[in-house]
Amino acid sequence: MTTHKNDGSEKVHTDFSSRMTYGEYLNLEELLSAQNRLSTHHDEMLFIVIHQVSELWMKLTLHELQAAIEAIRKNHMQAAFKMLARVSSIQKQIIQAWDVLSTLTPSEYMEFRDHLGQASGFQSYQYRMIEFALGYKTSHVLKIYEKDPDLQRGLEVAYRAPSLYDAAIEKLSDSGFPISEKLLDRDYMQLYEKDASVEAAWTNVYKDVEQYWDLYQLGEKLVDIEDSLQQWRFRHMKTVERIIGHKKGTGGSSGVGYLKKVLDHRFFPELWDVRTNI
Ligand code: HEM
Ligand SMILES: N[C@@H](CC(=O)c1ccccc1NC=O)C(=O)O
Repeated sequence: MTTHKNDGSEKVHTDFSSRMTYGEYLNLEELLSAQNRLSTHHDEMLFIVIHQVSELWMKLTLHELQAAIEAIRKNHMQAAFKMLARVSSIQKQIIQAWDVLSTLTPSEYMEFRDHLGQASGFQSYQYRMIEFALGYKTSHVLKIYEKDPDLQRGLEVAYRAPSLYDAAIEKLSDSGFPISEKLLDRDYMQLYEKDASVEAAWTNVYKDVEQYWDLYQLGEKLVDIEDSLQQWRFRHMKTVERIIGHKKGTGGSSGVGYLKKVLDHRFFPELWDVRTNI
């Protein structure tokens, strides 16, 4: 079997023989030998597997989100809806995963927590890429990867690129809604702040669904995704609380207090505010 990289990030296998096995195709030797425990503690395996599974689902989420952004920009709305629906299904899976992790008790976790040093989910590159793809652009995130120029470069590209919400706003404008100029010309690196012209446009869409069926569906897909992301954040916060209480995080934050605060952030604020206007 030969392997090459298609765009510098993803390996593509080309195999013209029919002898390729299941394990070779899925690269299982590598995948299943990547659970390196730092302790001999039985439950560390659960901790590693749950993170690896989450990262794999994040990989697919990003793949779908990036393609959905492109599809919206090309006005391929049905294709975009299909991809966004898949993102929602993935989110349901990773929300459920908290139930599995909740079987880890505080004393079990404390038996291997010290081995983790300063490592923390705070450093999850793919999680930040997803936040960026959804438009949550926070510059402090780039500093996390100062010691890893490759990751920092990847994040910077996503930081400068239009997000899913930027694509949706562009679509509102292309459909004839007056969107404020400063928003259309905006620097995508700026943290998105809610805007009255966007709220007015979504309000009209939600008041006249028959006329704006595509935009209405798009709005609801975005609400599905934000709703699930908030559920994920909430379950993370509560799982952390039941496992480590109010101890400080290994990543240097206050722990549960920090995770509660992150819950205040909204990705698509107007789509929530619109509910009050209808
Ligand atoms: C025993 C299990 C877990 C504990 C105790 C825990 C604890 C924490 C804490 C305290 C933080 C805040 C940053 C810090 O100071 O470290 C954090 C952040 C984070 N964790 Fe976890 N976590 C757990 C499991 C997970 C899992 C399974 C994932 C899935 C990938 C995850 C992903 C994240 C992410 C993405 C952040 C950054 C959140 C943000 O900045 O908004 N964590 N975690
Ligand atoms: N921040 C966690 C440590 C932690 O959860 C973690 C450590 C290494 C790899 C992934 C982790 N998961 C999520 O934050 C803690 O404070 O216990």
